[in-house]
Amino acid sequence: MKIALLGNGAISRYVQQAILKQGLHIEAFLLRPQRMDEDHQSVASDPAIVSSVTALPQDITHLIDCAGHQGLAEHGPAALRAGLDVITVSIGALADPDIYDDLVSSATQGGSRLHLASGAIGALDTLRAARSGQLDSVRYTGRKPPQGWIGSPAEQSLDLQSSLPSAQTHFTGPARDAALRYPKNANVAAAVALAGVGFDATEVELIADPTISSNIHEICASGDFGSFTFSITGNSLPDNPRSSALAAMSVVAEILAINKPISS
Ligand SMILES: NC(=O)C1=CN([C@@H]2O[C@H](COP(=O)(O)OP(=O)(O)OC[C@H]3O[C@@H](n4cnc5c(N)ncnc54)[C@H](O)[C@@H]3O)[C@@H](O)[C@H]2O)C=CC1
Ligand SMILES: O=C([O-])CC(=O)C(=O)O
Repeated sequence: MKIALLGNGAISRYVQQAILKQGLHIEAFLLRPQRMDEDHQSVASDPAIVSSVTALPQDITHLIDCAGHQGLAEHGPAALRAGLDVITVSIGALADPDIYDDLVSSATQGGSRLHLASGAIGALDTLRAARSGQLDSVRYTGRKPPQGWIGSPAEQSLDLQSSLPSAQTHFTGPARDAALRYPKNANVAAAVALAGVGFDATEVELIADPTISSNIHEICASGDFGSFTFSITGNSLPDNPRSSALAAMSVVAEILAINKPISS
């Protein structure tokens, strides 16, 4: 297994530390050309620094996307067509039908696979099993402290810099709209949608809550299987209050799962 990392932000840096501790090496970084100077600091020893899939060392087998929607859309298809397996945390990018189709056809062409890390949420296995029966409704609520929504469309309706008097909903609608409008904040909505009833039937509510200091994600689902409610209170990464540590941990788990003879 020869690993290249796409992006060198908060999730990528967590992943680097964790997989190096497991004895795995990072052979290369795929970075934006304009960020290669400032982004190249890493804990990996002497990795190749490139800005396109074609410039990656020939023996790379896996591209790990920790860069967000644009990075996946830009480099995911080329990597898959070249036969690299891709692990991504940028699940919301798949809400765009053109990107989705491009990823599917590229993987088919390259004989490769796109692996979706579970991200900041759990219970996706429950949804996947439940949808083989009739899954009637899936509702996802994402709640973060106000600073976790900075840089998102929440800024258009809420003053996130001053103290909000109470929890404020700034989005309700289908998962597709949430994922496309909040590329840095609603990847969980997309993961829930893909595991369950799809982008258009999954109902989403996004809330800025001044009374909390963690990222709280909740799924309520019902169907032939019965019903369940899943809630997680996730610590954010020290480098980025928008992103939960579990999202980075889920990328590490996907990487470590690749070489295991038994998948659990
Ligand atoms: N599935 C999930 O539960 C979660 C998914 N995410 C996704 O992960 C992404 C990354 O999160 P963080 O590391 O916290 O963000 P960050 O902002 O700390 O890091 C992003 C990194 O990606 C790089 N980048 C951006 N566009 C790029 C491109 N086109 N090509 C190459 N590199 C590019 C940036 O320069 C930066 O190094 C988020 O934008 C979000 O879409 C984040 C949290 C949870
Ligand atoms: O990290 C989180 O808590 C969730 C997140 O940003 C996303 O869904 O994109």
